[in-house]
Amino acid sequence: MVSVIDVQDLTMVYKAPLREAGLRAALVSVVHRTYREIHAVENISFTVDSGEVVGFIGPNGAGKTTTLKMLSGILHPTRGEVRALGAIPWRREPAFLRQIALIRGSQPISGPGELTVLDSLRFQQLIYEVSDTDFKKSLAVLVEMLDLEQLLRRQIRALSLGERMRCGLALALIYQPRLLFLDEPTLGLDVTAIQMMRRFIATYSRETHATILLTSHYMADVETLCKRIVLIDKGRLQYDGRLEELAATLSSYKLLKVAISDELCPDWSGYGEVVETEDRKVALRVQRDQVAAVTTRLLAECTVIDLAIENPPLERVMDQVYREGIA
Ligand SMILES: Nc1ncnc2c1ncn2[C@@H]1O[C@H](COP(=O)(O)OP(=O)(O)OP(=O)(O)O)[C@@H](O)[C@H]1O
Repeated sequence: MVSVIDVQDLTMVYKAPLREAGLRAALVSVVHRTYREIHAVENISFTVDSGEVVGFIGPNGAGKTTTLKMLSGILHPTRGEVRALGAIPWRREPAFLRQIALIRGSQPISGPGELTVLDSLRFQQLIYEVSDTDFKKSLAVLVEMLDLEQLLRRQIRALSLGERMRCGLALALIYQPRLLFLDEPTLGLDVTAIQMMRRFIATYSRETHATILLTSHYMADVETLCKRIVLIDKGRLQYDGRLEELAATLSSYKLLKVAISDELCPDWSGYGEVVETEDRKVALRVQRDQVAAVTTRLLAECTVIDLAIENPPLERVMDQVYREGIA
């Protein structure tokens, strides 16, 4: 399969101006500037195939947005090579720009806030040279999927964050890009809007086969939408593969959820660390290598009517990865 994104040894070093606080320091910095190098992205390499939805994750400051900016042509890297849809992104060739979209949850819409949503969509139609027929077709689908009917005639500056996000998506997708960079698309949204956004991304990817690189701090976004993750930390690639494999490898314990019919409950702490108990049910934290032995004992010693073995919640596993790294 042909890669839609091919990244080789990508590196970005920012030069950030440094200065002490205060007026005197501000004046000195006019004539004598000092800089600090920030190695935001260091030698990362990966490829993404057509139609894949990849979760690009990592803790705050890991280098995710910087990478997305390089892949979408906003930033020129310090070193390294990128081919996206066969093009070098930072050359910003119109044919490339017409096929990609970078959508940021923190700034869903740019451009004049006085325009109505429909005016802005028309503006996009002109810039991206979308035919009237394609525009009408895309608009109908987006209005339906993003529930935009009531928003089309509203001014952009008067929209709430959730409404801006839905309209931002419509503006970016009206020209049907084949490659999407979604940078925290559910940031700041309420639970209903988050569900809508997840459903929308899943449907959009299924129906258009667009390739999607998605960053999010909500593990549920990544778990729902992405089979594969690329994990970076301190600018370096830490893991590239299936999310559940990473979670299974890294979590040192499993959760055993047991229900028994016995009137009298045993001393659960003899089987594992008790997470919660309720009536004749218990959730136990058990070391992975002990799971088989503990399960055998439970079945032999209690009248078990239900037993489930689960991985610990993903948020908890990723919190450990972000704090301690991958050993
Ligand atoms: N324009 C800039 N100038 C200097 N340093 C920058 C600039 N933009 C980002 N950085 C630094 O580069 C590093 C990576 O930042 P980046 O925004 O790519 O991280 P991120 O993974 O997207 O983080 P977050 O999850 O917090 O959004 C950080 O240390 C950040 O402070």
